[in-house]
Amino acid sequence: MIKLKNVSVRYKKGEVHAINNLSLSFEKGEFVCVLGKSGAGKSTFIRCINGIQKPTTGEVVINNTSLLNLKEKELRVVRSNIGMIFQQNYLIPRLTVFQNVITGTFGKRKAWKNLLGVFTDEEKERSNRALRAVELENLTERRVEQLSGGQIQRVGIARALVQKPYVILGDEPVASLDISTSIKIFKLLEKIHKEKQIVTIINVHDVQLAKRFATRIVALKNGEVIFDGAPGELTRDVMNQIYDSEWD
Ligand SMILES: Nc1ncnc2c1ncn2[C@@H]1O[C@H](COP(=O)(O)OP(=O)(O)OP(=O)(O)O)[C@@H](O)[C@H]1O
Repeated sequence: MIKLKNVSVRYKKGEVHAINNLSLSFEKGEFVCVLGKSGAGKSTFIRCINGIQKPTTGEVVINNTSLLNLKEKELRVVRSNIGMIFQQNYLIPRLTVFQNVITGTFGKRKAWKNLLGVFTDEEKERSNRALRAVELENLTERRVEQLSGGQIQRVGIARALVQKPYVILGDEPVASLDISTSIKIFKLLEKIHKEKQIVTIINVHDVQLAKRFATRIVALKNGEVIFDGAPGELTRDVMNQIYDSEWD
């Protein structure tokens, strides 16, 4: 479903090797957590998958479509099927929960319809369904600026769900949340993943969260894969390699 073939990303005219010759495949049914120290290349890796970051060399293939040489318009079509959840979800604070969530339909609509804010009944119902899935149906008219951090992340997830994605990518989606809220968000992502068989790939700092929820863990170090396996295979030795012996 998702293939990275010898993908490398260099920043600053080649000075910074953010990721190095990564070759990985991800299939339907996988819930992948990506671990690694700060600067290991996790965000760059996630951004390559949805085409925000173009590889310096190598190729990303999604559902048999190579992102190489796609025009921006074609890339938008690919991206419209990929739900992104960030630490900052770039929601519009003064708009309501519902108004933010329905923007998840934008990628698959004509630009003029987005400008006019004309939505079909199906799009409205899809947004309401997504809001029920994240248990925000009672807050649909609340402005996003009046929500807690956990509620904001749930709005971000609902907006991603409205896209009817086959992939959900998360770049540190729980980094700013306390542990019990983080667990709730991960439980929600796990439930959605299981119900809809969405390939889910999430960067996370918290190793315990990764071990609890992932079906597969990929660890990066200096832009290279140093572990790729089941959570149960993540031994103390491996952890020490990932985190330079700072793990206890
Ligand atoms: N736009 C950029 N220009 C130059 N260097 C960059 C850029 N973005 C990232 N880097 C560098 O590339 C490397 C990988 O960065 P990346 O953000 O992918 O790591 P990360 O594992 O996500 O880190 P963190 O956990 O701190 O978010 C780092 O050395 C970083 O400083």
